[in-house]
Amino acid sequence: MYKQIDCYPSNKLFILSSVLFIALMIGGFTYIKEINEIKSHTKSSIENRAKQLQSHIGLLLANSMALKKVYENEYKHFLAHHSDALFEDKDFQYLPQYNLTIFTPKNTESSHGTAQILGPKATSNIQLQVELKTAEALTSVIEVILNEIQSTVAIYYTSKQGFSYRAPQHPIDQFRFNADQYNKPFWRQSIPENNPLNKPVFSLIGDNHEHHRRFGLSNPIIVNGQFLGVISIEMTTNEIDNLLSINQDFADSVLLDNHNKISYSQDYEAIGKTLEPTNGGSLSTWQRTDNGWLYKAPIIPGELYIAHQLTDESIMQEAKANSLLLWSLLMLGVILSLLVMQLFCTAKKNRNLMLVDPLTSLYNRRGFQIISTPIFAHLKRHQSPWALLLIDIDFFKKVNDTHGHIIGDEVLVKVADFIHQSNRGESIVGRWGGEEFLVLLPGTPPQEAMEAAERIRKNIAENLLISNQEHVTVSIGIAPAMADDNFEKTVHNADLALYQAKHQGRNISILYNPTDAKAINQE
Ligand SMILES: Nc1nc2c(ncn2[C@@H]2O[C@H](COP(=O)(O)OP(=O)(O)OP(=O)(O)O)[C@@H](O)[C@H]2O)c(=O)[nH]1
Repeated sequence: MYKQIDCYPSNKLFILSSVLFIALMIGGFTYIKEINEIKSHTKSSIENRAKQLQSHIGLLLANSMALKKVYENEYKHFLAHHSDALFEDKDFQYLPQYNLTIFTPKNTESSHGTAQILGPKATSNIQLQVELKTAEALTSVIEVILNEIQSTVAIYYTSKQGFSYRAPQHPIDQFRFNADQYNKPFWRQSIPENNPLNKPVFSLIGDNHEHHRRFGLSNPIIVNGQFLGVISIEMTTNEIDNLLSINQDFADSVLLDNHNKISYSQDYEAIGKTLEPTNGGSLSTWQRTDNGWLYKAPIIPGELYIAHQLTDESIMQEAKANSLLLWSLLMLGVILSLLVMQLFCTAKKNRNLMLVDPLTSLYNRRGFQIISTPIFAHLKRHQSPWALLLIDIDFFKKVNDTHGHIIGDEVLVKVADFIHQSNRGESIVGRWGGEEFLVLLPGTPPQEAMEAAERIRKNIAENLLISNQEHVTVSIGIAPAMADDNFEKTVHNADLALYQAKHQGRNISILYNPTDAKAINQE
């Protein structure tokens, strides 16, 4: 039988694509699992930090409310009980270079605060004096708060009347009050036009320079329906920054107001921007945004939230990094499978090369014998007859001599093809020598073997031409055999018949006949 060297390409492709598919599926699942885990870790971290912020900010809020209450009560008291100016001229010092009046009450023991008033001294402004008196009266409460909350830098009252009272005292080179304060977020967000419910406001105080960053809680003061000013607690951002950081791989969390506006972020550019989920969004679930996911947890419900945004890019990077080991192992698995398959294929090819003639792709002598061994066992069991055809190209030397070895090789390949095409499926075809081919016809009686030989011979004689003009012919020796007959002996018989065929003029099939063979042997 004609034998193609083959490594089962479809099988190999199937195995390879299956391994790749499984690797991709596992990799894909791990990747999705990693993304969910990142979201779940981030969520519990946010919930956790929301609680810590709740207690941190809750304390601030309680103190701010207490200050506001004290202020409002004291203000009412001083407003009702003053008869004249509450301070004397000597309590005020006008600094013309800054156009500021400094107020540091000398008589009050507890005072650690200082007021800065826009413009020249203001002893004649009773409203301002009442507010100054009230602010000054806050100093002892302020001291308690400053001691209680370590991160507090200062507490101050900013009046609509154009002054600020601040405790503890800050030298004028550290803090200089000016009209710009009324443009700062803490003021703009606190005034009734922008804050009709008079809620405490969380905002950024100070400027954008890193070492001046301050986080503030401001509370508007309203007495008898009249807005007087704002009391602010100003603190360092360290504590809040720590609570807003997850880890360096992800952006930090931010504080949002109830309109999803960023009221505090370590990224100052982001303050005032809106973080809106694309589909409305609710609390305690991850919401889709334009470029990632947003999780929001309440610190003060209805007022202040902690929110965290995971960009698709950061999740992908982290998930990739986390599933890298698994991916590497999977890829290693794929590469190993490829190598094993390659080795298997190479071994198979090598084995084939040992059994197959590289020129004609027919079995060589060794291959023919190995492949036919089980067939002979089968023939023996079934007591079937069989036959050998020994086919030899006529005058092949002349072909080589006339046309060269390359054409000679092509003729060999074509003869092999013709023999293969003319045979039934169960027959075995091999290249027995230089220009000799052997065909095993299992279960074939002599007459049928003769017919098979003639089919081959005629097919070649009629159809195989060199350069479209010179016919190639073959001579065939046919050796019939019984089930138990010896292979080598039968090959020998076929050889004798072939010799006879050559003797009789070539392009002929001769069935082995012991008598004729004897005669030839005696010649
Ligand atoms: N091109 C080519 N020639 C081969 C190959 N193997 C053997 N031969 C040639 O086959 C020729 C066989 O020649 P001979 O044994 O004299 O037989 P012949 O010329 O075919 O004459 P008859 O068999 O008597 O008809 C030799 O010239 C070998 O060199 C091969 O693989 N390729």
